[in-house]
Amino acid sequence: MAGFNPIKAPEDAVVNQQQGPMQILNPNIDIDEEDVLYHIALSNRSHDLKDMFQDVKFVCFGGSPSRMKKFAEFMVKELRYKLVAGQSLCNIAHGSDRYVLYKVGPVLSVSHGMGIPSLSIIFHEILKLLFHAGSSDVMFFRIGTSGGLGVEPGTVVITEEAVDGILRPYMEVATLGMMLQYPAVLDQNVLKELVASSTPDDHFQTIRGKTMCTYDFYEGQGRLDGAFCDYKKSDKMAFLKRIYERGVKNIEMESLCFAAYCHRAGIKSAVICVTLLDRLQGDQIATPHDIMEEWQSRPQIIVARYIKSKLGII
Ligand SMILES: O=P(O)(O)O[C@@H]1C[C@H](O)[C@@H](CO)O1
Ligand SMILES: O=c1cc[nH]c(=O)[nH]1
Repeated sequence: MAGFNPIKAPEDAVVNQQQGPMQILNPNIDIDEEDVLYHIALSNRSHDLKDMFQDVKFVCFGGSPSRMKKFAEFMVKELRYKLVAGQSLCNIAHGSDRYVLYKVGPVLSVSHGMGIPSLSIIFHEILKLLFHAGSSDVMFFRIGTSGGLGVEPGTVVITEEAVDGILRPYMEVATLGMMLQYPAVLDQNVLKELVASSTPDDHFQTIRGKTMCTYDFYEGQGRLDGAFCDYKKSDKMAFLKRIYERGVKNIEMESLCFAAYCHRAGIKSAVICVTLLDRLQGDQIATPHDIMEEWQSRPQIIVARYIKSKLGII
């Protein structure tokens, strides 16, 4: 493509993780001033963020509020915490109805909604939250769903590289009238550790691959079943086969921003998504609810295993 100059994510890319308390790259944020984290209804004045969040080491994001509540409940069991009888986990962001936020020891479970704009907002506010809290050595994970390409539905794909809808490995953000590009680099050591943590006893497959991140679920992902469609099935199939041949194993809507922002912030991260269907076979997601629920728990199992290994819990 003329003038196309991709920023290549090296195969051995390792994120230079921030050392010590979380820093943010914005000189306008003054710890002596009030900073309102509007979409999660917290502020560094109204809440003792150090007391509440300083011990956070792992932040797990996913689209749906109920999935992230279930993940928090799962972590209660995995980390062997005990809830007082009759008590349930508290959504710390209950003062806002935009996102949910649960804390289980060193683990935060956060919903991010659908698509890059929604993820971007909560990402900014979680980063500032951790900065005000003085948290250090924090890792981020996205545990999500996706459409697979040539893989059995229910397979877990761990992203080796996130690319946009035209296979570029960076996110473009229109800022002050300019188009800025941020490379979507993921730490390859974390990827390898996560892939290696899958065992033959797992009842599902875990693979690595490129993840395409689009700005739309329907036309952006080449679906034929949206409210609009100006292309033919043969065009869709040619597109999907082309990206499959370039190593794309799944398609979703947040990995590009997630990887780009984590890299920009110096935070080690990984994207782990289950596939809900094989897009080479169709577009509609019609799998029964109970099966879908079980599939959605699979990325959670991989991430919980990783967190437990880092915390020395067997
Ligand atoms: O984390 P989730 O399962 O929400 O991620 C994918 C990408 C979109 O947000 C959404 C589309 O159904 O699912
Ligand atoms: O096909 C799919 C399934 C889940 N999420 C997506 O973005 N696409």
